[in-house]
Amino acid sequence: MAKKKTTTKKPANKKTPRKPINWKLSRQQQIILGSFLFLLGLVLLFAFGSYLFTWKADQSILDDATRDSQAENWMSIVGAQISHFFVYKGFGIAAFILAGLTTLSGIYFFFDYAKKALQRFWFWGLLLMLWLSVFFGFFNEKSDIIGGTVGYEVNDFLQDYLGLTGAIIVMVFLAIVYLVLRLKLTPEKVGAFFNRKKDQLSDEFSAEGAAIVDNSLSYEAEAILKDNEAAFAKAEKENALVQKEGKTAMELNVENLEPTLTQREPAKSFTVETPTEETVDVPKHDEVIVEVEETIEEEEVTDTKSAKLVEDFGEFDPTLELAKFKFPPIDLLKDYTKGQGITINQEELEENKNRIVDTLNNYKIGISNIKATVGPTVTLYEIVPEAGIRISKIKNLEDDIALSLSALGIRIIAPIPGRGTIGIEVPNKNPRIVSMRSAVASKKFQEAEMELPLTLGKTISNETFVVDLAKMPHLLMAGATGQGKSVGLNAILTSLLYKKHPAEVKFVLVDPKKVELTLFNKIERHYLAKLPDTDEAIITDNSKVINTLNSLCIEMDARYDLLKDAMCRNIKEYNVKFKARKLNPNNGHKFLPYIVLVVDEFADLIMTSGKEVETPIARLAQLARAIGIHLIIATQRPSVNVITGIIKANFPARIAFRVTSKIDSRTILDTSGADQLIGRGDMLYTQGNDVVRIQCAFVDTPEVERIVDYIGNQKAYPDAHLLPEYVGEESGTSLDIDASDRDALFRDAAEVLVIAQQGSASLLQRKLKLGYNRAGRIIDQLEAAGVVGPFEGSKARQVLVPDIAALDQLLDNE
Ligand SMILES: Nc1ncnc2c1ncn2[C@@H]1O[C@H](COP(=O)(O)OP(=O)(O)OP(=O)(O)O)[C@@H](O)[C@H]1O
Repeated sequence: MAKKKTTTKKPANKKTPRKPINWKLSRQQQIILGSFLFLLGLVLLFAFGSYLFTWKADQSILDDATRDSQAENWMSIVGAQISHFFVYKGFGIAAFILAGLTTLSGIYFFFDYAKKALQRFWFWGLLLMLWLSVFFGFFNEKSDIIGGTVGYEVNDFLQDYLGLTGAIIVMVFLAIVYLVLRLKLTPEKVGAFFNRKKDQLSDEFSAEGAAIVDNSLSYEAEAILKDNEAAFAKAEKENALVQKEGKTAMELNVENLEPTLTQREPAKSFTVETPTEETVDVPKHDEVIVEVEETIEEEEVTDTKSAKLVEDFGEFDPTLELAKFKFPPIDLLKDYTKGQGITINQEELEENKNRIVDTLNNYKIGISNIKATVGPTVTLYEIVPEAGIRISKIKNLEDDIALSLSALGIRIIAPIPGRGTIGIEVPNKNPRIVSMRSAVASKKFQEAEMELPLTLGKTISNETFVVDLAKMPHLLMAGATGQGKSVGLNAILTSLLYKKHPAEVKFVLVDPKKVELTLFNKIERHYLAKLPDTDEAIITDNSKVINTLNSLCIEMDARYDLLKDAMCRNIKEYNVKFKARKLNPNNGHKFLPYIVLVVDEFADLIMTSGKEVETPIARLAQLARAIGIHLIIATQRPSVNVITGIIKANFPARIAFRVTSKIDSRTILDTSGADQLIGRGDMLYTQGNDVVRIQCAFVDTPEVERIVDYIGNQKAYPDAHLLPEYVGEESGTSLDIDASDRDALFRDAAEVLVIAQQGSASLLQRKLKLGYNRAGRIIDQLEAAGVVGPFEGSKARQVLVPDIAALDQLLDNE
């Protein structure tokens, strides 16, 4: 059935441009080849067989045989020569295996048996032939027809290097390998075989005993038989006598009848007993030979097409187009710590500890134990309070403790989840920079088996913090200006550049500030995605963001269709299937790279475009995780009208740099704490439950520049990854307005805008004292007339006419 499937798929296969050559033989070809091989095998058998007796006689014709030469071999001159080659010069009598294998191949092809078994026969057969040849060669002084030249020479070679014993050991070892691998012999099986034999022997013993009893019975039976035979003979005689006298049986008198009946009685009882004699003849177990038919392994056809493609071309490699792509070396990053680890300032530790203990004592809070963990920017003091102290009491003293420690950025974690202690984080006097170099070089990051690994920095216990963006699945970043957001974004992008090939991930970068991400323009044709017909991949214009977001929504829907068609639940499964060539590119399937959308200054975007941006962002955030589109959104202002409920609900992973108020901290993290950070990359990370304090890895602009230069100078794709086209709603709507339908104030309005050189509806509202709707309508009419340019989002429209004279000319020429 499975075979049928493959044949029905064939027409679709025809379309593929690189169709692999079909080596499969037709049935006729198989029969012809089968017959040929079978007969060739027979020829070899006859030739080899007769060669054993005629080889000496045929010696003379081996070198210079002519047509007139007389050969003794059954297959004449050719037979003698072939046999000489395979038997004498080759493998000795083991060459018969070759003839056998050829015959067998003929049978396999003729009857179209599965060729896998045949392959095995050949493989093991040839090995056996070699082994036997060497084995026979072992007993020969010089090469002859028993071991052949190969056997003799190999033996000679083995003995020269290993000596006689060594050669024997090698041969024995090879024999064991053969027995174990080919015949699947194991000591257990051999043991079981002997046990069976033992059982059979004991069975036979008891069976013999039974036979003696049977025999005695049969003697009895024989005695009865003899009696009966005599009785029969007598009765027959009498019958014959009766017939001779011309009487029928009916006419027999009672006198004659009676003895006949009494005579027949024993004969009847005899026939009843005969079966006992038959049971004696039933063959015993070991006399019955069970003929075990060799099972032919069926060829597996389930994975035919894809397996064959993989066999022929290997797995699909998405990186093949840029196969020579080199990942940036780690030296491009600067080591800010110069290899030094964290230095512990004992004095500072002692001082802080004393202050904490004193402060708490002032409020009558006793401490039973205190432990310090020194991190790059903060030190965590873990306190075990004395029994009976309420945690809330300590929490309420946060500000007082901060005051007495006279330090900014004290954060109290009461209790530390999972530890049963209270944590007080105190900033170090000399914070250390965590360089991106150390984070990237860490084993944890280098060996991370993640889809989109990000290294964000180091935790308070100095461990490199690595997370998978694909699992987040979207990230929200907030922080007041100058607290390290841009550095954080660069660290994220750098992480991906160090781990992912351009074929595997694409970035869509939105940078309203126009300066933060421009560096990445250099890797446009490697890593960036853009809309068709746009010049720059990095989006700095808010109106284009809407198109890009909607285009990503289209991409998302298209990817869902592909996943549905491929019966995969997520992009990972899909790509695995595609790599295994189980998905046909002719049906639109392709390797799907991850797409990471990075939006800097999200607040700015929401302010200018509001719902138009929020809706596609929310859609993507809700649905895009399975199809490999991940969002990273950064904002300075984490107010509730920017991070709305719907956005928050879909961004479980959040990073908070220092914010200015507790409210902002709550908006972003749902808890306070971000307001107490010390800035400069000090951040809190949460993925729904725990909040982790991390010192963000620092990567400076020159470092990023070096990395993008390194990548940008390598061979690239012809263009950036193209997103699906999205046609905006505004385009072309007003262009079909009829000139006769123009507003009465059309010309006045045109003059106002041309004089002001600003295509804004609100200007018209003010100057001409119009309502919003009428001003909007007039603007549409002006656009249709070519006075102003198209809608540009938050910006005023461009005025296309430079002065009043040009305007007059334009309108008069209509
Ligand atoms: N991880 C860090 N380690 C050390 N210093 C840092 C770190 N992150 C940021 N800084 C310092 O803070 C400065 C400001 O950082 P960054 O430009 O990232 O702030 P920002 O939040 O993006 O500001 P804005 O919102 O105004 O762009 C940097 O120039 C750097 O000196």
